[in-house]
Amino acid sequence: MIELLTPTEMQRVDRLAIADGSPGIALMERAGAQVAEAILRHFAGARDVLVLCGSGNNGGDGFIAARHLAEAGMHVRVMSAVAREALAGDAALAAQAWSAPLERLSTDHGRPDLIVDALLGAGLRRDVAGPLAAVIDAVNTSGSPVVAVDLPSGIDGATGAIRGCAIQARQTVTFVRCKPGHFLLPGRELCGERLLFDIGISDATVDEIGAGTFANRPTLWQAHWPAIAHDRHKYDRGHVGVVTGGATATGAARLAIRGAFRTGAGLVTALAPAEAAFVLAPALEGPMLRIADTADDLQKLVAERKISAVVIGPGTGVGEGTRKNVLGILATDAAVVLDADALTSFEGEASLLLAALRQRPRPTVLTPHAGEFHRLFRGLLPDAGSKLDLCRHAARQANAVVLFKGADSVVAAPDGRASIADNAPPWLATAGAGDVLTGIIAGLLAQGMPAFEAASAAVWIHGKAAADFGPGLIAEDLPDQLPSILRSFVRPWRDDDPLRVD
Ligand SMILES: NC(=O)C1=CN([C@@H]2O[C@H](COP(=O)(O)OP(=O)(O)OC[C@H]3O[C@@H](n4cnc5c(N)ncnc54)[C@H](O)[C@@H]3O)[C@@H](O)[C@H]2O)[C@@H](O)CC1
Ligand SMILES: [K+]
Repeated sequence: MIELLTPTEMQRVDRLAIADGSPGIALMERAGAQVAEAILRHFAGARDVLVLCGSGNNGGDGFIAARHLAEAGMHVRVMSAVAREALAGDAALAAQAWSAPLERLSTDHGRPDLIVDALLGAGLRRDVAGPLAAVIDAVNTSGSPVVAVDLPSGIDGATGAIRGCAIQARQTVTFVRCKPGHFLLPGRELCGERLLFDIGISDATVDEIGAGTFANRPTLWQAHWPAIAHDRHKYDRGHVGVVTGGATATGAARLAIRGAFRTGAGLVTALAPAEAAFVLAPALEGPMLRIADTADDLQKLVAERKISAVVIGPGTGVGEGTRKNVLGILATDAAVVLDADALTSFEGEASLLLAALRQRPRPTVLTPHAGEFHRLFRGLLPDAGSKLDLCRHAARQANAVVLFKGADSVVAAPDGRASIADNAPPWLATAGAGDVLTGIIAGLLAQGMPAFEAASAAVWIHGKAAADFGPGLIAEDLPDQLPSILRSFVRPWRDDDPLRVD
């Protein structure tokens, strides 16, 4: 259940399910019943419940939930945005089964134990304004916990954006598949806890849509996890090269080196300017050190040392030198991760970088945070668009996998696939964390994992490492969290494994 469906895709799924013989009202009955069940489980102590119903099918779910909650003994009031006669289709059928009076939607809510928000769901088409906005404000200031049906009203299911104003929910109950708006910020924050329920629509029906957006979960990429065969030596486990900064700027590269080494790359080499050698040498134990002062030096080392993945950018400085080194490395056969200064060095000259990327057949991952993303792609992408849309555009333009970092990191591939992560804790936003991330990506690329899967896996692992460590985390802690996480992805030993000793 890792596909994320936009409201438009979800509508197509609903239509397919209805055409396959599941009447819309039956789907709505199940959806409403699931909302009620979630409330009875999580808010069992609630006595007074106010259900706010909009004019569409989201409101229809609300009428059905109201009926179930009343049958379970709760005291339920229902406010409707429109009179019964103005309801149509499945929502009208759902309202018929609610025999108690309908109150007119207002801001006069009192202080119920629980408010059910069934005002707007996947059918949100414009910014919320006027009386409906006043109702949403009143809900948010009421102090009552809110359970949102499908989406918090006012959140755009495709983008996670607040359209005018939006409900802050304690819990959001959604159906079939989550939407990008449940994962992208600020939508994710306004959902509160997210609960996903089946309403009888099969996976085969969802498959027919051919969704291209996925929740970043191990099930998205674990089939591509690098296998560790027991007869392999370190040279088979990939060789990562990390380009370092000068004598006073090697810390970022050292974090990337440790990330790559802990991720399982067999060899890691610091590719450093001569001036940094005496600083770096004592700081490296397993990783090796090679001197590279120019783009030519880098290219030669990549070829001679059979380096399979290169990280460039962390601490390398912004300017002509880094630009030349990046273009030199992009001309090699190594997989490449471009981060930080490697991206900023092309500000205003993105066409140079894009030209090199477009003719490059090897895997490349760009890892900008928001500032780097906008600086690099300024003028090259549509002015408006969600983080997901912009990242997809950028990946197509750059012919590279783009990882748009943040608390809702998006990874997009040139073929249109995208993943959205939701597992990064707030304390992951700490200096150097991004450098470790580049190392993890390179470590996976070096071991042969495809770029989209490697970048998505690295984002998830990075978030999990931070969550496992907890508050107080500094970037230096991240690599040491990796072994316990990676253990779960190593393929199990087989009984006929010749190296098995037990
Ligand atoms: N068969 C189905 O299609 C199913 C739909 N389900 C529910 O149906 C919902 C989608 O239903 P709809 O497509 O009817 O859409 P909604 O009920 O989300 O909203 C549509 C209504 O809201 C109005 N509207 C849109 N934007 C507005 C704004 N900014 N301010 C004021 N009014 C606005 C529209 O004019 C329309 O009347 C889902 O979110 C889900 O809750 C579920 O019952 C499961 C089955
Ligand atoms: K809603």
